[in-house]
Amino acid sequence: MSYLVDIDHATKRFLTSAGTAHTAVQDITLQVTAGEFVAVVGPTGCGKSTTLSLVSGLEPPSEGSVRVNGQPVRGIPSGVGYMFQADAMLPWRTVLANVASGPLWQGKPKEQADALARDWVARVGLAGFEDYYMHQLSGGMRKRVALAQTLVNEPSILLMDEPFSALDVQTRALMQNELLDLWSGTSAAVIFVTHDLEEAITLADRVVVMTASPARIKDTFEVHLERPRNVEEIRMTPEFIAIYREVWSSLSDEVAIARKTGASRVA
Ligand SMILES: Nc1ncnc2c1ncn2[C@@H]1O[C@H](COP(=O)(O)OP(=O)(O)OP(=O)(O)O)[C@@H](O)[C@H]1O
Repeated sequence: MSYLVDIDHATKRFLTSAGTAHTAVQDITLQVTAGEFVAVVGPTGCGKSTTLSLVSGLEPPSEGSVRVNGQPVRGIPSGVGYMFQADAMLPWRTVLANVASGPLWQGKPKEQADALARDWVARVGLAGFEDYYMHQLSGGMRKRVALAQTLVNEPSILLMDEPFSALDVQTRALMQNELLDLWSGTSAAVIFVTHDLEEAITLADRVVVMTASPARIKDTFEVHLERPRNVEEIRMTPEFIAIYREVWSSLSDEVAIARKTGASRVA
């Protein structure tokens, strides 16, 4: 089996301001294949984002290894796309120019980059808004631009760190449906970090539960809900509720530990 992402017994320690070592991620082994959607949940501050940073090359592991596309990660690997909670668009550029910036940076001629961007702007439902600036868009529309900006580069691995957490409930559901729809037309592997267990189960093929800090993998649950999924409808099915109960029974212990040790945000 060839893995697009292969995290093998990876540990990450950071140096604290007091000069001591803080273990953020401990002995994590996680493999993801093409076309697989993996959600990672865990209590706040446990080390979920750090795990993504190991894959994106932003942080090297202190121990163990991380491979992307079979190659050890050194620097930022090609074929990896990111989407974070905060948008990465430039406010002085139009929607089209923001989406075209990736292909341009990859060396595509301007005409081709613009054509690709126009296509993706339409695919995310923003045809007609190509010349708008970010301040002229709603939060949901900005997320659509962010999706187009990421997917226009045709990443084989998509790293998503709470990308929809700032959105209201309805817009979030819209964007989740949009993501599933766009992703289903690709063979990209997705690692999606979220605090929202409902979101994790709705989207993923596999939900990975992390322990309270330092993050270790506690449990992994397969989600055998049929695709295509409608995120609002699927949540009311008995199958969804059953798996939610199962995952929550694992996650809730870790949330309790994290709360005891001072974290106030809930998973
Ligand atoms: N560059 C860094 N230098 C020092 N410590 C760091 C660094 N990055 C993360 N940490 C620490 O590692 C731990 C895990 O942080 P991380 O952001 O991975 O958690 P998280 O689970 O993503 O948090 P949240 O759920 O709140 O988004 C935290 O204690 C954090 O302070």
